[in-house]
Amino acid sequence: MIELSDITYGYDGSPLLNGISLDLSPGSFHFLTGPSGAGKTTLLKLCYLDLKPAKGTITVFGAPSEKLGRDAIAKLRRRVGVVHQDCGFLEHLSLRENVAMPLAAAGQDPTQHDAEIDELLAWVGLARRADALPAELSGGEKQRAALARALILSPDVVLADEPTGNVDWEMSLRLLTLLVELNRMGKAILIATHDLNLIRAAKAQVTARVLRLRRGQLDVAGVDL
Ligand SMILES: Nc1ncnc2c1ncn2[C@@H]1O[C@H](COP(=O)(O)OP(=O)(O)OP(=O)(O)O)[C@@H](O)[C@H]1O
Repeated sequence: MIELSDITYGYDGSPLLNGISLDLSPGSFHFLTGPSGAGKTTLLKLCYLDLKPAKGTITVFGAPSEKLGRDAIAKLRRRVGVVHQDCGFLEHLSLRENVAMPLAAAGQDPTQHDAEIDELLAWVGLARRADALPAELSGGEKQRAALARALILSPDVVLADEPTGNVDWEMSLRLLTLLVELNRMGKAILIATHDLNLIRAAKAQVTARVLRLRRGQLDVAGVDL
């Protein structure tokens, strides 16, 4: 679904990622680890075509990125759900309205999707918080809301950047359960995380590949992590 082939990228000309290849096939489950600043968020941004590689090819749902114009990229991005590190909510909108945002951005009328929004909020355990503002949500509620928003367009791929960054262990496991459930539906999952316990917990439930980004290179991490 998303394939990176020999990608090189750097900000302001200084090299950050060097010859990265990665294949997010249907039903795959990947973890991306690595030291702070190694380029995990940058790699995620390349996966959803928010950044263009300096070298190499990114193929998204069969389409090589260098041949895609802005409209085509916007269309393909709807098939990729992204859970951003900071959640990225609009603070003046309710949880329900934030979750509905991608619908409007995709040219759909959110009022026609009330049932789907309700179903998603119930699935992440936030049915009763639908009218709350982001500032009124706990860290774990925010993360689950961000997951709901990433799923509203029924994406084939879910990219999550530190989805358990600010939550306790119980909530981390709850989020993991949701992501594993999505994976069992056939969605490709990529999670950037520092949380090795989360990776261990996931490996007890799914076949997950653990990749480590270091000094611009991507390697398969050892079994001991
Ligand atoms: N827009 C930008 N312009 C210039 N440099 C940037 C930009 N975004 C990130 N960087 C730099 O690129 C490097 C990699 O950043 P990135 O956020 O991808 O790392 P990361 O592995 O996700 O880090 P963390 O684990 O701390 O979230 C860092 O040194 C960062 O300062």
